[in-house]
Amino acid sequence: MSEHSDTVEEVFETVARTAPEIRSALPGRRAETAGKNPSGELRLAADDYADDLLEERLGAIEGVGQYASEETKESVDTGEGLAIAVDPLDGSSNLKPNNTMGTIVGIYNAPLPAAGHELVGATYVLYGPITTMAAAAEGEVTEYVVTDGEREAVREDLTLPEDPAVYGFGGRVPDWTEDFAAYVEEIESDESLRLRYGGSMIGDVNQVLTYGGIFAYPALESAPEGKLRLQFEGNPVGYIVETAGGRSSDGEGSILEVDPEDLHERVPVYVGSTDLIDRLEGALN
Ligand SMILES: O=P(O)(O)OC[C@H]1O[C@](O)(COP(=O)(O)O)[C@@H](O)[C@@H]1O
Ligand SMILES: [Mg+2]
Ligand SMILES: [Mg+2]
Repeated sequence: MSEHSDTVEEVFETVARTAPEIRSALPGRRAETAGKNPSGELRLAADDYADDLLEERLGAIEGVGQYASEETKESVDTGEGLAIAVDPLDGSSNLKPNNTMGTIVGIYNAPLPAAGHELVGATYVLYGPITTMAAAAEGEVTEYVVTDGEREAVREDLTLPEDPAVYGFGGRVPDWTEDFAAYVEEIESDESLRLRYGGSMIGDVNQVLTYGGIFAYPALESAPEGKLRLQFEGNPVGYIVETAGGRSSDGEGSILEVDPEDLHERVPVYVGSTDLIDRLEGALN
């Protein structure tokens, strides 16, 4: 048990309690709102709703001192304690076609923007056929089914399976770098691996956590930093996958070692089974 265990647990409890309200608010909030988020992307009413709810609930926790979200430019001071970075709705473009989406929460023991090795906990909710939650803290990943805001642990000390089975890569194929495209060809020729790409990071990462494999939103020719945000997506997911015995990379080394300058900076994201990430880094360098 660390000195932050109680606060981390309370964050997980609060996220689970809030998940059903986010999910039940989705049907009426598929429209785009005015304005764009700090990354220049269109915001849905559902993004704003989830962000407001999570800021209010997580910011009110004793022991939480800072709240930041991918939807708002500046972080909010909420007293003393841990810093929370949130992607309130991940995969919002999947709302229209009714595909999976998620909520991502990173809990840092340092002021934001912070490096991923400052994380003391991270979780994501997956709004799939079932609402589930993967939560990492104290060196362990637990998967919960969330029913009426209550968590029920269904997989404890979750680790990636020995033999990888799935892969999913974002970005437009013509925009991939030559080295990454060569790596993808190698992966595609491996008969033990199946393509699983759903356009929602959490849906795709949960496939990797379940079956083993690799998810990437790579560095692109047009965007060398890729698309995903370090604080709100790369770090929390990298922490969860590394805690489950896998690896994360920004193409050179663990995402958790990236020293951030800006709260909304992007990072190439490669996460999954250790061997596949090791081989990826070999291919890119
Ligand atoms: O549409 P693309 O370029 O494949 O990008 C998909 C990626 O964008 C995202 O939707 C970005 O996340 P947000 O929806 O939170 O902005 C990821 O979930 C997903 O991996
Ligand atoms: Mg996202
Ligand atoms: Mg989002």
